[in-house]
Amino acid sequence: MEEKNSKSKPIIVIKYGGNAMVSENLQRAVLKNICTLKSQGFAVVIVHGGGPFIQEILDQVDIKSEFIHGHRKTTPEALRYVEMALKGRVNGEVVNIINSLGQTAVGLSGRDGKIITAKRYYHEHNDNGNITRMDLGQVGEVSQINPRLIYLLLEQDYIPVITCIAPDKDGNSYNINADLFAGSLAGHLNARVFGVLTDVDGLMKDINNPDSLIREISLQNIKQFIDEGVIKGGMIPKTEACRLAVERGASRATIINGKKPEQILSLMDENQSIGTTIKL
Ligand SMILES: Nc1ncnc2c1ncn2[C@@H]1O[C@H](COP(=O)(O)OP(=O)(O)O)[C@@H](O)[C@H]1O
Ligand SMILES: CC(=O)N[C@@H](CCC(=O)OP(=O)(O)O)C(=O)O
Repeated sequence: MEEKNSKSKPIIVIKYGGNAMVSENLQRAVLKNICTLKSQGFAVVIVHGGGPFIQEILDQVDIKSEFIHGHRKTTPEALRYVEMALKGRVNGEVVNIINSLGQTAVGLSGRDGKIITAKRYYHEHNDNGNITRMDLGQVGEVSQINPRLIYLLLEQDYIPVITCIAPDKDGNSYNINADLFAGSLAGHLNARVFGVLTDVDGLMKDINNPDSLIREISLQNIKQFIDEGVIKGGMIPKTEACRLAVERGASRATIINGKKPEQILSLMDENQSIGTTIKL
């Protein structure tokens, strides 16, 4: 069945981040165009984040959180609220909107059907040859993927909508950066396209100059841009996610502007002139 589905319909994995969810109108416009891709005959999988919604709930309960290289340090107590925001709120909203637009979505996290098994993530920092290992609490990384449930759902024409939370093999839950969760999955599913929605038009040589948008870039050049400081902050996990996707089996990764929902419609077009495309 897995083979049949992956052969019959090209898979597109879309990373839908919190910045492209800033208003209900924008959410509907984004999801409407994702539904259009589905009705054009593509098998669509959505992995979502929801950073601003997590921040809102943590502020309400007065829990401080800090980001270390794109990962939110997460205590066991904070994790309960992260899950409330992501699975309790965002996931349900995304599923509701898709259903109201005429497609049928199924809301999941990594634990459903054992899709994702996580392991604890440690941030390693190299300071002149001295490697320090930072423990970020309940932050995880993808360790194993079991795509059976996703293939079953795609086969039956559903849109799986997956929250970036997953347990380790002993059942301890982890908060996983949504870009990295989505990139790992896109690679494993041999996605035709890994589409990453963010709040800028793509990778730029100079963030303050939209004309410096890079249309296509190799993994080699990405590494160089990170070393040179051209790629910074939240763009680092995003490009890392694109690397994971294309190295593990996706045909290409394209970073587009989720605040310009019309760009989604060009994602599957090989000759598209939107965003930044990353290939092996
Ligand atoms: N070279 C670059 N090109 C484009 N954006 C960059 C670059 N380096 C860093 N950025 C920053 O990365 C941000 C996107 O990452 P992030 O804020 O984490 O997005 P999201 O919330 O969509 O996951 C952009 O808004 C931009 O400020
Ligand atoms: C470990 C870690 O950083 N997890 C992220 C998960 C959500 C996310 O990635 O959301 P966006 O895609 O909207 O940024 C977090 O807690 O913010």
